[in-house]
Amino acid sequence: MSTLLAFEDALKAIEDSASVRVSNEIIALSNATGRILAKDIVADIFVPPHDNSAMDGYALVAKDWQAGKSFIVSQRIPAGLHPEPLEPGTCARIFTGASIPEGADTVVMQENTQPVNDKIIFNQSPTNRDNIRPKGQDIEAGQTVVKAGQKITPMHIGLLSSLGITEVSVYKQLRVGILTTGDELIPAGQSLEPGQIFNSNGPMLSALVTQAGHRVADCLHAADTPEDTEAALRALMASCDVILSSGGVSVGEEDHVKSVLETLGTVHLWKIAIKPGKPLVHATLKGIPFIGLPGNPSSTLVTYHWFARLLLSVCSGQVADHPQSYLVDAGFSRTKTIQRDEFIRVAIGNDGLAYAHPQQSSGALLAACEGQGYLHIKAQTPIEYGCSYSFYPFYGF
Ligand SMILES: Nc1nc2c(c(=O)[nH]1)N[C@H]1C(S)=C(S)[C@@H](COP(=O)(O)OP(=O)(O)OC[C@H]3O[C@@H](n4cnc5c(N)ncnc54)[C@H](O)[C@@H]3O)O[C@H]1N2
Ligand code: MOO
Repeated sequence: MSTLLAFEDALKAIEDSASVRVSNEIIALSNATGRILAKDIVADIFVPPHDNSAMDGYALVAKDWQAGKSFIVSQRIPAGLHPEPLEPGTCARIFTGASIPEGADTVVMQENTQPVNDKIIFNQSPTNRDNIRPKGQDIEAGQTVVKAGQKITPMHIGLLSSLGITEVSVYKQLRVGILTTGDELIPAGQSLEPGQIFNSNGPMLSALVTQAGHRVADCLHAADTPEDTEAALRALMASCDVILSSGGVSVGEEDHVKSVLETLGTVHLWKIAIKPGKPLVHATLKGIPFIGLPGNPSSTLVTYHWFARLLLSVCSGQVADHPQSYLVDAGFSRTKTIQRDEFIRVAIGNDGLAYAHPQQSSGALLAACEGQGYLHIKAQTPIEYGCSYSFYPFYGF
């Protein structure tokens, strides 16, 4: 057990080893959701470009107000119109989003006014700058609004559109190769013979990689032989920026991934003090980053979420993307401790407590589908009912 690398040390080693593996391209902003920005975006205009009204009402000079005094309406300013300067002693009819006329310093919403003949009386003394959204309230010209390495969200699409931007420089999508290993595996759609199981890690990894915004360049399967494993890895090395595999990384004589990696490249780390997912292997194959995920489906999921996802994000140009956690109280207890950090698949009950799925086997995937996230229990830590532990929701991965 002492030869296992600590969870945080493994995370840091993998993050530190990674660098951007893709070049840039310019694409339409409308197609950029989920892509990684390659260059900082600096605003060249103010948003909003002018002081403008937050209400439908009247613009005036606050200090002109007197109880009962009526004001001539000297102009009408709908949004989109460039107004004349305010005539002294008058008010201007104004609408939400319309530019404040030069000279006016406040807007009174129409509900607080009274029309008298063709004039307007303001019920209360207005306050200077009330209901005025100042020029540059959202963004100032010269401000860096989005930094390189940011994954573009629909909110960024809106923000960049408010600057008039139609194209962005992004990193090309990372081409990810996926290798599954195991003689017992057949693809879904075929009939199972005794001893066989369906390959679930291949489709799951493809879905995880795609969900993260990368491109699955190739998905291969190798039998449990060194020759087949090496041939598949060589094929993926020819067409991919990063390679992930599942299975064949443990110690049995049917596990060939690690020994093949040693002939094709350099193994950096093997075996981490986590449960599930202990025998993860990290290597570089002629400059291509590689992570071998353990084959048990929940081990594949957990190690993808924590390690492969981080590696892929850095290689794709994204700033290292660590999942968010918050503290949640356990709805169960366990006195037995283990010497590995554990990622228990839990559901959050209506009482707000985290409940462990009863089936935590690394071979079982239902717990992840029926749960909402991981409770991270550090090595040698008992679980006490009502005590707080870090909870990582699946949606954060
Ligand atoms: N003597 C020891 N045996 C094992 C150890 C150990 O320390 N000493 N570690 C165990 C742990 S922990 C894990 S995790 C597994 C990891 O093994 P491998 O990565 O070598 O994976 P395989 O042996 O190839 O497969 C494990 C398990 O997962 C199933 N599997 C594999 N690939 C897929 C797939 N694509 N789709 C669905 N299921 C898959 C496979 O059939 C096995 O049941 O090693 C333990 N053993
Ligand atoms: O690491 Mo294994 O995933 O404990 O079964």
